[in-house]
Amino acid sequence: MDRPRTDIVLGLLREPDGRVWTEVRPDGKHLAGLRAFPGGKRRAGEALRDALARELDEEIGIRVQRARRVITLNWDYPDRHLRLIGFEVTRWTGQPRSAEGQQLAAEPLDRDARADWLAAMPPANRGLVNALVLPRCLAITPPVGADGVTAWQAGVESRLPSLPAPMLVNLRPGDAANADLPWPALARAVLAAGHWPVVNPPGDRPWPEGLDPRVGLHLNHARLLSMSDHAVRDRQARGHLVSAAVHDRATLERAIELAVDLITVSPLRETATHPGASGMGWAAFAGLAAAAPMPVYALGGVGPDDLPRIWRRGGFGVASISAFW
Ligand SMILES: Nc1nc2c([nH]c(=O)n2[C@H]2C[C@H](O)[C@@H](COP(=O)(O)OP(=O)(O)OP(=O)(O)O)O2)c(=O)[nH]1
Repeated sequence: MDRPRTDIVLGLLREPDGRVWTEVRPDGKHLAGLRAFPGGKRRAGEALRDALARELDEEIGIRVQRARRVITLNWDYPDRHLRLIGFEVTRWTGQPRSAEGQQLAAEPLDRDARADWLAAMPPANRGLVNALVLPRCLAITPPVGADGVTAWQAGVESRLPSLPAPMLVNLRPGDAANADLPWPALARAVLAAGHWPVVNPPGDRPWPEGLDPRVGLHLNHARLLSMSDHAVRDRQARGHLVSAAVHDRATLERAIELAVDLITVSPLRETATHPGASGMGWAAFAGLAAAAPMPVYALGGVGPDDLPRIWRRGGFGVASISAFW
């Protein structure tokens, strides 16, 4: 993990209508024929933003005016070790054109187009594509209480319309929920409110079958350890987003092996729902985030006000029960 890496700066150019620009990698280049974001190698001594401006000028003839760093990920190819640094570019001058003969196109990228984008791009780009479509906030439901599943479902459904959309909503009944959960109805309610549902059955119970591909699937600790690579790939191939709960290096390594789409990293601080579990703190969080090739959501005693701090530590978003419920 500490090997020398070549920095690659990438421009994720988003038009006001949501379309994003990509190019086809030219013949003779690494990853020829695959769709990729414009960009290239940072030169020695060059600042990242200067490298981005130079590459986008040379490659597609635009001058960057507004860019925000959205994700940084390490990726190892057999013959090269890269650090891919993705900047979302939302304002530029000049019309993107192919300065080097490569095919260029701007196409819609949203939750529904995500699976087609992933299929057309190198596996390294999964984290970049996800960083362009995922919301920054992830609301986890409180667990099923003593009044049972029906009351829990009613409580969840009544809160959904007032959550600022769009948000990821992790439907987590908790390990005490023994009854069968009404997953399709819950997921439909989340979708209808404009959010992105992620189902999280109790314990090591399997994911429900036959869900709408717009519904994400969560690997809690038990499933992260027991689920096969094949089962995860199969669900991702059907379009489902897969998230995972990471607590340390070992669970991060497993999440990387499974190529999940996002992770929560917890506990950052001690919380009311997990009393006694001491928090890992910001330094440990930053260490895990730096090694993660996917968007990282901080969880445990943090809320939306902590987002700037999370970004400074290499995280992408915030997950919480109490901040949203
Ligand atoms: N431009 C670009 N490169 C990507 C993406 N995803 C990804 O893994 N890469 C890899 C491919 C290359 O190994 C590296 C980009 O380097 P580059 O385009 O400057 O260099 P290259 O190897 O194509 O060309 P050269 O300078 O060696 O002739 O990053 C992506 O979306 N866009």
